Amino acid sequence: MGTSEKAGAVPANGAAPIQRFYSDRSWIEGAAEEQLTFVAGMAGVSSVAAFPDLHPGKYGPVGSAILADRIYPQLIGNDIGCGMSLYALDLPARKLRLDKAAAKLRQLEGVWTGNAGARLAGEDLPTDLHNQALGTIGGGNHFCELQVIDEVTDGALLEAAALRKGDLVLLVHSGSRSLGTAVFGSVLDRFDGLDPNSPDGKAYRAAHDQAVRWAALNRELIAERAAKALRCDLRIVADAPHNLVEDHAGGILHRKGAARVDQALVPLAGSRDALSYLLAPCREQAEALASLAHGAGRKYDRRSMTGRAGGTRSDRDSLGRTSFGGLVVCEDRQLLIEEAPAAYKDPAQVLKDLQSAGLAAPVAALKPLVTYKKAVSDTLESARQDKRRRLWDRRAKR
Ligand SMILES: Nc1nc2c(ncn2[C@@H]2O[C@H](COP(=O)(O)O)[C@@H](O)[C@H]2O)c(=O)[nH]1
Ligand SMILES: [Mn+2]
Repeated sequence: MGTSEKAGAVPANGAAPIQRFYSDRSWIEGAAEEQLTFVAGMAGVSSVAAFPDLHPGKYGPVGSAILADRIYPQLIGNDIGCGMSLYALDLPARKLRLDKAAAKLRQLEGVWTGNAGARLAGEDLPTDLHNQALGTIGGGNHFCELQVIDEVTDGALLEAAALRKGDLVLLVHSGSRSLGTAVFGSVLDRFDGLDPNSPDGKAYRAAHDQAVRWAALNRELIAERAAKALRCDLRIVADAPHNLVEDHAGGILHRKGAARVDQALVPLAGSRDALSYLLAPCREQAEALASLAHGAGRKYDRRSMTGRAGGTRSDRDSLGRTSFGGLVVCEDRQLLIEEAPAAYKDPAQVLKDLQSAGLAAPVAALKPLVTYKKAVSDTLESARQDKRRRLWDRRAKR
């Protein structure tokens, strides 16, 4: 693993070598392998690393890191700067009532009303940069999850992070929202890539880097909103972006769903009904391009989840609960189905593969207690807005 265990690690056709850090036990779709081969053959690509969460993406394989001599904006797509942040909460687990916590986390719904200008300025960002979306999670598989530290594998490392079994933590997965979409929109057709030293390359990179900082601030604000709702303090443990370009020895590194490993602990997300993990990255291996898997990775795409989940009444009823006894805050039935736990691979297998490849060691398992997804569906929200408008009109006519 991590070398040429699978055919094609060093292709004969001049394409870049692909280092695969997964075993036969990982569920890897043929389409993802095809995308890997395609990406390795792209002009200027010199190295590709693929992790066990690998699955097909819109423009390339998610769960991979790609080194090239130019910037390929398509490999990053809309959600520039997307990542996972883990926060420790000073909330005693014994006092937690899940139903109450779920109700409080609903406060993440709607816009954030804090001082956006001041927070943006603090990150050296323009004070009006997409501030309407700041502090919001967004749709898809973005989430804010209250978790409890379950099984501990490396007590010393956990203690070094001032954490212990039974502590409550918050895992936040979000990115740059409408800002990333706008930045990507300006380079949509640049399939040949951008010379990093050209005016277009520099302009993309400047806007991209702003989106990366915006996304990190966004995760921080989401965590602050959640902690305020839960009436507790919070402390950052780790922030690992997984969707961005950055300078790397030998070129431009594209993280396409590949976590950065420049800190002691890195979160690996599971699903709303599976354990997530806290990992300790091992000594860096050059072929892994300073990256790790960022999650379990999709097993089934969104469209094919209709029919696989929520088919029966009891199945639909169970979408809001987990086998751990946890709760899911999300009124968007379709999103609940598309993001059902069955849509994802087994995070424990992802962890095993990373361990056998010598890339990371487990520190602790994190059990989901309350998962907040985009709470209100767009249709539900617009129906509510219509109702409010009608009430307003009626009152105005009186
Ligand atoms: N703990 C949770 N993990 C989740 C949930 N929904 C998805 N996921 C995991 O996150 C990654 C994110 O993938 P990305 O490619 O969109 O960045 C995904 O692979 C899943 O493993 C959840 O509700 N809770
Ligand atoms: Mn992401």
